[in-house]
Amino acid sequence: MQLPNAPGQAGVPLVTDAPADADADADVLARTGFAARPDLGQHFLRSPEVARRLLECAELPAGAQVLEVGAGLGTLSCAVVEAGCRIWAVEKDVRLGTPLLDKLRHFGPRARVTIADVRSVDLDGGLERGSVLLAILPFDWELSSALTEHIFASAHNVVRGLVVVPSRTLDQYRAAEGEGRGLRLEEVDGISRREFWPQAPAPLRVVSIERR
Ligand SMILES: C[S@@+](CC[C@H](N)C(=O)[O-])C[C@H]1O[C@@H](n2cnc3c(N)ncnc32)[C@H](O)[C@@H]1O
Repeated sequence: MQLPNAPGQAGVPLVTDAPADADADADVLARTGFAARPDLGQHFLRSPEVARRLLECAELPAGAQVLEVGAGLGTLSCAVVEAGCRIWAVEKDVRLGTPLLDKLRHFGPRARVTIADVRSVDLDGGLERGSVLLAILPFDWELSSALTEHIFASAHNVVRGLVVVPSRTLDQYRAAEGEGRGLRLEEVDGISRREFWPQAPAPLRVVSIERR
C-alpha cells in the first residue's frame, strides 16, 4: 500500500475471534501515524475475511454493479471485484485517493474510483438500474443517516443496500418510521467494533435497506 502523506453468511455474527492480519492495510496505516478524521466517521476495516462475509450478507447477483460510499482503503471494494462484481468506490478524503487508486487500478474498468463528497456526485449518471449500495458508512450516526437518505433520494438506480452503521443510526430511523419515510431498514447481523482501526466508539449493526 502506498501511504498518503503521514502527519458470513447471513445470520452468522460478523465477529471473528482471530486477531486481524497484522499487515492489513488498516494496521499499516495506523503505524504511519495517519490521523483518522472523526468528523468523517473514519474507521478502517482490518480484515479482508470480514469484508467477504459482508459480501455474503449482501447476496449480490453475479456481475452486479455496486456503489460503495466511503471506500476508505478499499478492503471491501477489493472483495466486491474479486467476487465478480463491478465497484464504484466513492471516498471524500483526498488523503485516501492514492492508496485507494493503487489498490483498485489493476482491476481495470471493473473498478471506478471517485474522490469526492458523495453528495456532489451524479450517481444516476454512473449507475445502471438495479445497482446495490454496499457501504461501511461513517461511524457518526447523523452523518450516516444523512448519507443514506441522500443516496436513496438521489440515486434512483440503486434498488437496495447493505450497510454497516452505528446502532444509533438504526434506532433513530426506527423511532421516526411513523413519519412515512420511504425506506425499510432491517438488522441482519452484528459486527465487532474491534474489526476496525481506530476501534469503533459505539456498537455497530449490519443493516439491509429496501425501498418501500
Ligand atoms: C467507517 S469509514 C469506512 C472506510 C472503509 N470502508 C474501510 O473500511 O476502509 C467511513 C468512510 O466514509 C468516508 N466519508 C465520510 N463522509 C463521506 C462523504 N460525504 N462522501 C464520501 N465518503 C465519505 C470517510 O472518509 C471514511 O473513509
